[in-house]
Amino acid sequence: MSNLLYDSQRPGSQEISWCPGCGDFAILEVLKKSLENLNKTPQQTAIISGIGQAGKLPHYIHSNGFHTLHGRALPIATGVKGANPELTVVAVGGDGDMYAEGGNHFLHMLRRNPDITVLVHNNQIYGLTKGQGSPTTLEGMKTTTQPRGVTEEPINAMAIAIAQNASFVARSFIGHKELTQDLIEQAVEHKGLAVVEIFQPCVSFNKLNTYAWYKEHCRIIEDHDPSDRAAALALALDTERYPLGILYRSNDKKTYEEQQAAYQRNNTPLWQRKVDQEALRQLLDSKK
Ligand SMILES: Cc1ncc(C[n+]2csc(CCOP(=O)(O)OP(=O)(O)O)c2C)c(N)n1
Repeated sequence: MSNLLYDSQRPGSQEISWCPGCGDFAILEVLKKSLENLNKTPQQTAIISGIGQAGKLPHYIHSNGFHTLHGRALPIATGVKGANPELTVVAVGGDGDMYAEGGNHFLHMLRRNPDITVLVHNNQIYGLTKGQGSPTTLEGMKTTTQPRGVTEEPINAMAIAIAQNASFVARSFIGHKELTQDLIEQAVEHKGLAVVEIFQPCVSFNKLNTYAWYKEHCRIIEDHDPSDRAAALALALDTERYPLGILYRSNDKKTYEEQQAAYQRNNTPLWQRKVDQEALRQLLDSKK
């Protein structure tokens, strides 16, 4: 048992139910360390997820949290940040959660640039529902629902994010814990949307993309200027040896909160506004 603030037992918290060897354990550990290193208290942090194995994470960390519907972490995270901009908001989810069920939200998130961090636990499979092909499953891989092999091309979310001028785009593999921690810390510190895709083996349902496979098929980026969008896109398109590190960063984008502030009549964050109890009661009564 470590002394990490984020480890303390929360009333009603659940036992961890990931498979032994799952990459989610290390992502959880690294996320806790990153937040502590940045001196973010659990009270200052909100972890938002959708559904899936990765989606269970808010139950296992002592902070504010919201386990929402499949694919819906991103709009909820945007709402949480809007209601209380002082919170450090981190959305977590699997590749299915973020790129399939939540794919539409993912695209619009890239345009909006809310000041949140998105961690995509990319195990290239639907884990919770026992091994169906996900948007990132490699072509030809046999799965429980594609017994003759997946026929579609995998989605390249990093390339999409760079093409859409997202403000911080990074990729890691959880086998490189120090790199992952460094990227998460930089992502949380970044002002604007920070997407970190983290390769993580699913030891039960993905027998192709193992720890050894990722070690062989990934490389840590050296000598790359993340403000060079064309170079970033070229890196993202390399699917022979996936580049790990910060692929792209554009610091001059306005955050969603800043864009909205220009149009608001009342810029007091929602959580600080007084609730008119009488008006609320009348509204509720009118619906009876
Ligand atoms: C709208 C909707 N569609 C499908 C499901 C069933 N479902 C729950 S989790 C899941 C897959 C999760 O896979 P992923 O997001 O990659 O996360 P992992 O479990 O691999 O961490 C699916 C298909 C659901 N709950 N809601």
